[in-house]
Amino acid sequence: MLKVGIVGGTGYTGVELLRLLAQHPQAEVAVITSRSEEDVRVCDMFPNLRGHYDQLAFSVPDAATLGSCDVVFFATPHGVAHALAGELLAAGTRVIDLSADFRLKDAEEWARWYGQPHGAPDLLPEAVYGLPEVNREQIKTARLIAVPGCYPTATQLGFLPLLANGLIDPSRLIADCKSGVSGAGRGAKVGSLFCEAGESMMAYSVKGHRHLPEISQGLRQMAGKEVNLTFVPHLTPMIRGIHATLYANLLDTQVDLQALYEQHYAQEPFVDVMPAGSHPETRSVRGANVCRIAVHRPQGGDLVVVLSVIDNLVKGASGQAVQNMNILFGLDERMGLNQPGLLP
Ligand SMILES: NC(=O)C1=CN([C@@H]2O[C@H](COP(=O)(O)OP(=O)(O)OC[C@H]3O[C@@H](n4cnc5c(N)ncnc54)[C@H](OP(=O)(O)O)[C@@H]3O)[C@@H](O)[C@H]2O)C=CC1
Ligand SMILES: CC(=O)N[C@@H](CCC(=O)OP(=O)(O)O)C(=O)O
Repeated sequence: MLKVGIVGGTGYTGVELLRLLAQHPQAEVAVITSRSEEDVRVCDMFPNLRGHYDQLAFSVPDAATLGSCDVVFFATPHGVAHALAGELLAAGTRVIDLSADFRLKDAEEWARWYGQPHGAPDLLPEAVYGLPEVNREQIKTARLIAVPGCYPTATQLGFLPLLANGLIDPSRLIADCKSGVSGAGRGAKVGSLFCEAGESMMAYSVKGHRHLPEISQGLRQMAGKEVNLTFVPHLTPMIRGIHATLYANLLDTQVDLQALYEQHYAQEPFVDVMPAGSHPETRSVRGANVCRIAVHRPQGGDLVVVLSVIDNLVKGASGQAVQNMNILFGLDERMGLNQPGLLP
């Protein structure tokens, strides 16, 4: 049984980790931290967890306690894992970070996008980007895993078969992405209020979003060359979900795109290529660790449109984190992650 610690247990990704791990046969949450809810029982704070974790209470983050765990998940704002990861790794604890602290390979680029100096540049060389569909082998032997962001997961999985096979022009890629409001976290913000976001939709960060360098880094690795991506995120009035509509120009218009996607993802337990002509819905992946993808050629010309949907809190965060844990500890990758999506 793996002894698990979670830093940031009162946030949306933290409680999603708790929900998923409650059904995991090989993992037991031993430590869960919160600075604001010390000594409160998890099941008293989150009624959906009543009957689970009845003896588990929040404690303030402490490296010595966390260092007694086999693996610690960071479900915290950027910068927190920088401060603690080194000490935990030295104690022999594996670290799976859901924040962006170790996603970018270049510390200076990270500092530019995140507005603060990188707090642990010495750890960057060993950090593995935890997108199993690309880096499964490296994940198996990692000590420190950077779980991809939500927009980056949907976008990279959508473009992967095309870029890996050199089938699209990498100099003109477009990702038009929509997110549910839980993507902004549980902290109080005016933009997340029901009256602001509940019945409205808006694009944001068109000039540049911090996921742009992360997605570009991943797409560059797939293509083996420079890429040029236009990425426009939108906030939409749903609680969970990412819908990515991806556009690119085909270099080869003879290829059977449906067969390409089906073959590329045939062995992937958490990528579902939909039948030709499909329009995947975010509600079909709600609560599930799945990315559903459909590929279209609208006018039969050289434009390809890929539709990719995930639950931002599951395949876009906590589910993918548990998937990484399973791979890292040699468990069945699907363990604890077999939930279907919720309809309606
Ligand atoms: N929401 C999403 O869809 C996704 C989020 N992520 C990333 O995952 C991370 C967590 O996101 P999310 O769950 O939405 O965030 P929330 O704002 O909902 O929760 C943040 C958690 O971190 C704790 N925390 C805050 N500051 C500190 C600190 N200095 N030290 C220790 N703990 C702290 C908070 O608890 P307390 O204040 O009580 O200590 C809280 O439990 C973020 O980096 C986010 O960008 C990644 C993919 C998707
Ligand atoms: C709707 C919303 O605000 N989304 C967040 C991204 C989601 C997230 O948490 O970002 P990471 O995956 O990098 O951690 C944003 O735009 O900053």
